[in-house]
Amino acid sequence: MMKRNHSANMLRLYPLMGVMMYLLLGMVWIIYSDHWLLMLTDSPEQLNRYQTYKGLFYIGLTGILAWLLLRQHQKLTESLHASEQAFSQTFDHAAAGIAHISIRGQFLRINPHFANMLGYSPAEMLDMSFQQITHPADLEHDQQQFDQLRQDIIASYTLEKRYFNKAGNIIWVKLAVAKVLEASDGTPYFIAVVQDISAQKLAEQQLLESELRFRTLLDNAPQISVQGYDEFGTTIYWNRASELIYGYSKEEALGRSLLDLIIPIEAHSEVRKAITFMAEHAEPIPAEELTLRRKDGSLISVFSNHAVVKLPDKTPQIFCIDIDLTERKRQAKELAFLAEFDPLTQLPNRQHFSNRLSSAVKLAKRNQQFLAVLILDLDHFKDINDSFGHQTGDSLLLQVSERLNLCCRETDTLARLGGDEFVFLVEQLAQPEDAARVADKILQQLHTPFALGQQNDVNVAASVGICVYPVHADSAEALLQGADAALYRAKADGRNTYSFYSDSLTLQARQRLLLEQRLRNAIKQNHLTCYYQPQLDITSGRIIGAEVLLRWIDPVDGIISPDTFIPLAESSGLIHPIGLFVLQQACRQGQAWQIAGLSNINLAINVSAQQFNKGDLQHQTTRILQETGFNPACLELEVTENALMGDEEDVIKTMMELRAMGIKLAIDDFGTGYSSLAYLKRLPLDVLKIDRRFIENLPEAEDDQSIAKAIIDLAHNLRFKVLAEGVETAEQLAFLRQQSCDYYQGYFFSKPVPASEFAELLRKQRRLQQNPTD
Ligand SMILES: Nc1nc2c(ncn2[C@@H]2O[C@H](COP(=O)(O)O[C@H]3[C@@H](O)[C@H](n4cnc5c(=O)[nH]c(N)nc54)O[C@@H]3COP(=O)(O)O)[C@@H](O)[C@H]2O)c(=O)[nH]1
Repeated sequence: MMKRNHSANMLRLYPLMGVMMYLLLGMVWIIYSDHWLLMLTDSPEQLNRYQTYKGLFYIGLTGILAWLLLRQHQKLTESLHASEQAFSQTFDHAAAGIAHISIRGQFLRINPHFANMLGYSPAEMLDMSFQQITHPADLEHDQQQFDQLRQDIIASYTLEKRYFNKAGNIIWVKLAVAKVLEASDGTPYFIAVVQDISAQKLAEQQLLESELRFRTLLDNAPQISVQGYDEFGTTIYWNRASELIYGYSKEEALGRSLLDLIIPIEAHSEVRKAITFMAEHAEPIPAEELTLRRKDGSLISVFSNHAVVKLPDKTPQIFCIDIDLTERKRQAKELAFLAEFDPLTQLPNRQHFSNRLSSAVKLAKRNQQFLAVLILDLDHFKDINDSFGHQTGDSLLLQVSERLNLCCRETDTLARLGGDEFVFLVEQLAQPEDAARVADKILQQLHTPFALGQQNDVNVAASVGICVYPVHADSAEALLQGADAALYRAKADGRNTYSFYSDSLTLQARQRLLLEQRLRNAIKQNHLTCYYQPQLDITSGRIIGAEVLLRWIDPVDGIISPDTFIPLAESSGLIHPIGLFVLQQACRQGQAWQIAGLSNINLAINVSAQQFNKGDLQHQTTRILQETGFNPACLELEVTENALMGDEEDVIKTMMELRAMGIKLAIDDFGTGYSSLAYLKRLPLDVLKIDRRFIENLPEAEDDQSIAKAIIDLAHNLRFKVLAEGVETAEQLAFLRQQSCDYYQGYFFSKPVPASEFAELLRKQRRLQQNPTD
């Protein structure tokens, strides 16, 4: 600025200096030129002539000088005029507003653009100052800048500010102000270049508002989680819903990798690939359902949409818009549950049960098994509802469902048909009557009184209707109808009972259950005992042992045959305590005989298929042998062919373990089962017992002869001993002896007898051995 002022002052001095120079040269010329002429000549004419030349030269020289100066002046005037015109043109037609402003802020000169911008005419504006039309909020800053410029503290300034136009509306402008000095007198004034940026400001404002609107929307959408990531997966945006859904606050999330935040480890590599793809191609991957991880480690299902925002000259930003599916899934699950389950008891409903029953019927058909449908209806439930109210009624139904659940095996299905009606599906029944056992169990369960609110002892009874596939019906629908019909029969029979679809089965089932109850009592009251049927060596005729056969001695009915109660014991599970009892009593008796000095006899005990396949026969036998001290080498376990039909490897393993203990193994009722020779060959057997059905018609029946011979040969080839059972005649015995059968048992020698009688037979044999003449 100082430099510029200095140059302007210098310029102003140039004319004065020129005149001074001219005066100096003129004076030198006037004073010395005559001297110089006198030095050239002494002649007055010549001097006169030279003075004339000198005068002409002076006129010529100053004329040229004046011409040069005038020409220069003319050029300058023209140039000034041209530049003034150019300036005016620029000033008047500039696309920006231009104003000259006095040091007080008064407009000195206004171009039309500026005046137009504010809705005034240039003339109107000349009476105004910038302070008058500046928005009060922007005036202080503008004035400050202006003052600093005026005091030469700054050379120029720019700012954005608001003017009021003539109509009173706000005009946003960008202002550039510089100070200049009047060329003529150096008076300072200011040039302001003004650009109308209202449109830009409006756009900015709109953008800001739009951004704010979207940000507010995104920040406050409660269930739409929006997260932004850069091309490396670093979090750059995290809205409020993301905080709620994933558990990380915005501060915790920003700057961290999305992998560390919400991606389960197993999905890391896939997500990394997806981010790279979106960043490189600037396009989103398809929306999908994802399982993500919350801060507490729990998993959350979301429907995830992706958007890639690509701004010019910027790397793409990836946005994930996740919708929490938890509630939706819960609702869907609830709906699915309600479609198939009863909301009160949580049991399957009629629809679910019908589907399940249809599949079960198909399976039973394929496997040729029995299955039963039992419909249960609470007796007088309506009275409970009416007396205590529906809430109490619901509470009872809930308690009933809990108790009914206790009656279910894993393979059974319990459902609520509606109201006070429940239904059971019992599969894989050994026999139709067994369904009565389930019904009985149900009725027993309901016998204990219920606690309902204030009422502690509410007695509830039920009726059960039973329909069995394929005995009564062969489709799901018919089974349900049959069970319903049977239910009415049970109600008609006086309630608190069960009834089958057919009377005969009801009778049979009730008798079986009665017998089962009696058997339980017999076990408790020690009405079971072991009988012993001697087994003899065919060649020597000596008793080598006995088959232990169970007897139920009922105080009223006398001896009840095992054929009657063993199948019942097997289907009711009572065979396990019974089998254990036989093993214990026989070993204890065998040991007692041994101690009494009766020979080292072999005791053959029947083991049912259930006992054999349960898996703890080895442990039970070991324990009993230890407890009684009975010699394992004197113990023989008899299993039927059917008992060996389980998993081949398991069967062989059990047999091997028993064998390793020194116990002998016999296969009972041989020839009635389905065991293959290849399988038989692998079994660690000692004795093969020919079923008495192949003995009873010997020696007459040729086919039985052939069978007996074949079995004996086969057993010997496999290095087993052979025992024939059911030998009743001397002819049978003779035939078997002829065929080299090793042992026999049967009524020919003795029926099964109590322990005391068998001991007497042993004593008799001992006496005979000692005194053969007796
Ligand atoms: N799991 C268990 N099963 C046992 C047990 N005790 C017996 N049983 C099985 O019950 C079925 C019937 O037995 P039971 O009425 O004792 O009949 C046996 C013998 O009395 C009978 N027998 C013997 N000799 C003759 C004869 O000459 N004639 C004739 N008509 N019957 C005779 O045979 C039965 C023995 O059979 P088996 O066991 O196949 O050797 C029977 O299946 C027993 O197995 C037990 O404790 N557990």
